[in-house]
Amino acid sequence: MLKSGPVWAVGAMSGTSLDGVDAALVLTDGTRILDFGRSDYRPYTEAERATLHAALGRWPGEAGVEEACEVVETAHAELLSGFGEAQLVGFHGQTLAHDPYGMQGPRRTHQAGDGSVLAEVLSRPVVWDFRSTDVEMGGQGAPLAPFFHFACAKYAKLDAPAVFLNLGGVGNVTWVDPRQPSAEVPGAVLAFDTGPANAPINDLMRLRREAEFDAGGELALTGRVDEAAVEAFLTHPYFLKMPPKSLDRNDFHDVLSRVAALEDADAAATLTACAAASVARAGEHYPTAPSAIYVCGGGRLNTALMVALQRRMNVPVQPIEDIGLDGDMLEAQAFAYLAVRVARGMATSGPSTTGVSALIGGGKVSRPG
Ligand SMILES: Nc1ncnc2c1ncn2[C@@H]1O[C@H](COP(=O)(O)OP(=O)(O)OP(=O)(O)O)[C@@H](O)[C@H]1O
Ligand SMILES: CC(=O)N[C@H]1[C@@H]2OC[C@@H](O2)[C@@H](O)[C@@H]1O[C@H](C)C(=O)O
Repeated sequence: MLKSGPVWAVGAMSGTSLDGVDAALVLTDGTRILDFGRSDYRPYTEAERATLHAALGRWPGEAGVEEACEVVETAHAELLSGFGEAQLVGFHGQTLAHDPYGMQGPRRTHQAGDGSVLAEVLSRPVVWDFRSTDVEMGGQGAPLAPFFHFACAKYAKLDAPAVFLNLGGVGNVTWVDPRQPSAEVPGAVLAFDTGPANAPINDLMRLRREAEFDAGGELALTGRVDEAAVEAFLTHPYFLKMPPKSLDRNDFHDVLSRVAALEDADAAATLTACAAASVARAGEHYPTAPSAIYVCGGGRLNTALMVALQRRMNVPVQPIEDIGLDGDMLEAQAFAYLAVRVARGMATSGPSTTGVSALIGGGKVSRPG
């Protein structure tokens, strides 16, 4: 059993960009964040990344998925073995396929990697498979960071509604009202995925420039936005859906084709504008205007994207470091925080985060034998 009161937990996240695994320590009792600890990163090798890429969109039992799980388990075991001070591990795994609408068959989601294997290797309890129960109960299974974002808003002593924006492969927002007593009360949080963020920009850079991403947004900054292409992108039915709503990386696979005829810099500028426009559209759903938008995830390092966001929004758009948080580690920290909630039987999602009909706690706990 986990001792009562605050405990140090380590969370690990392998994001949609498939670049590597982040891990970070959080001291929490499952409600409040008392402190943040150190963090670390373990990149995937080229070969590992190729194995993960090959398994994207596939389900357990299908070709390549077992190999992908092994890659995820090995990388996490290596990284997390350096966090001996953690009493509990929150292991998100790598989302290979996510189909909460049941477009390809049964409604389901799958994060590669078996937490019971890690519990043995690390000799400590591991919380994992955070999303399946939520999907089984009718929710989107994502986003799950919102309850953590609420705790972050309290930790940062925010006193007015604000938005946490994560710009990873996919974008997601959490609108929070830190004046509420708890994340679980109606009106405290509203969260959903905004649309593709870095994923199409990365795909373009790989295709045309043999680069992983548009560093600093330098290419996009020299290009001209094709506004007609952005308007066409915004006609995607996802933008008409009311939240809660979540995305699979492949849901917008046609975005790249919209810039096929444009030269490289204009294509990058246009995809960057698409990402910013989808975040701006998210504003339609906020219960009240936020005082600021705090940005985490790799996209905050893309100047073209940050400028495009600020141009489309009339509230300050700031990197989350401005309120003392770590924009590279927020997702890993979220799963440390959620692990403690799962271990203590607390809710990890609810109607305003994943759309599940009542507050529920997902996640499995595996203990070393
Ligand atoms: N210096 C930079 N300049 C521009 N873009 C960057 C920079 N550094 C990172 N990025 C972008 O951020 C991405 C990684 O972001 P992040 O690590 O937040 O994503 P993720 O966690 O894998 O995705 P998700 O949050 O969707 O799961 C990179 O793939 C790249 O597109
Ligand atoms: C299904 C899945 O893995 N979704 C991820 C992904 O990455 C960003 C966005 O898409 C968000 O929905 C989620 O991750 C964050 C950490 C979340 O659950 O809050």
